[in-house]
Amino acid sequence: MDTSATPAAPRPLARLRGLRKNYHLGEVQVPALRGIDLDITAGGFTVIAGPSGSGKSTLLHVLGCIDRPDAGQVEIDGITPRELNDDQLSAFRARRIGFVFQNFNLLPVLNALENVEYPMRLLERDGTRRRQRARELLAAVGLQGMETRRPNQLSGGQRQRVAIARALANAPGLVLADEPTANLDRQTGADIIALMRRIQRETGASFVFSSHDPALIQAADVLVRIADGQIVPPLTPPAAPSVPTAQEEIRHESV
Ligand SMILES: Nc1ncnc2c1ncn2[C@@H]1O[C@H](COP(=O)(O)OP(=O)(O)OP(=O)(O)O)[C@@H](O)[C@H]1O
Repeated sequence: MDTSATPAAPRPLARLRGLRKNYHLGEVQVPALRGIDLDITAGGFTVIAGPSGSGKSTLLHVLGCIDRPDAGQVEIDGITPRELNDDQLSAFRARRIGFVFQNFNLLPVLNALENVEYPMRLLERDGTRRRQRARELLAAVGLQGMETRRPNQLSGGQRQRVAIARALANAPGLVLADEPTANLDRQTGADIIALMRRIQRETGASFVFSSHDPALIQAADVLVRIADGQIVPPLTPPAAPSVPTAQEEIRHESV
């Protein structure tokens, strides 16, 4: 008798189940997430696309443990953030998750090197090692020689590069970016996408973006469409298209 077990499917890096989230505007409830089930594969480049107000940022904030859902479960790397106290949650976030924000969110009084070093303060006591890693990260994003510049002495694309280096500071397994190209011109946005693609391949981290930038959507391994706080199932491709549509050119599509 064959007693060998069927090999289990690889566990996703993150599992989101039944996520619901409402905001409250006085008496009015604004539903932002209305039952999201989503697996984030380890090592992929996932883009969450959808119109303005569809819930992309809320979903990223819940996935990144910046915000808690009203209902549903989040599991990241086998950890259930809901079960952690505030200190444990801060440490978990610092170690496992890097964030890149649309508006860069750099600290204006710190220079580029200090901004990248900042998230390491919680986890790495040795200042020399911190500075060395920050220098290496800035070089990796093409900012060698700009270590002492403050954010207001850098262009938008350079600020976003500092933000990417900062997100990678603690070598997280999950990097989240909320519309990272939204405030950049087309060429700078394309450079930033290429940079993040390269870093994703080199580090093996899972990158998850929210965006409605077609260039970023084209770069996705996995495209998740969201509308009105719900995942939109993928379209069934037509039988024999004469011209490929943008939808079909996406290599894999989730859910
Ligand atoms: N702090 C808030 N208070 C009240 N309503 C909010 C708040 N944040 C978001 N919302 C609402 O929740 C819904 C989802 O918003 P969310 O920002 O997640 O969407 P989004 O897809 O990221 O939009 P955008 O692309 O414009 O950033 C929208 O209806 C929005 O108006």
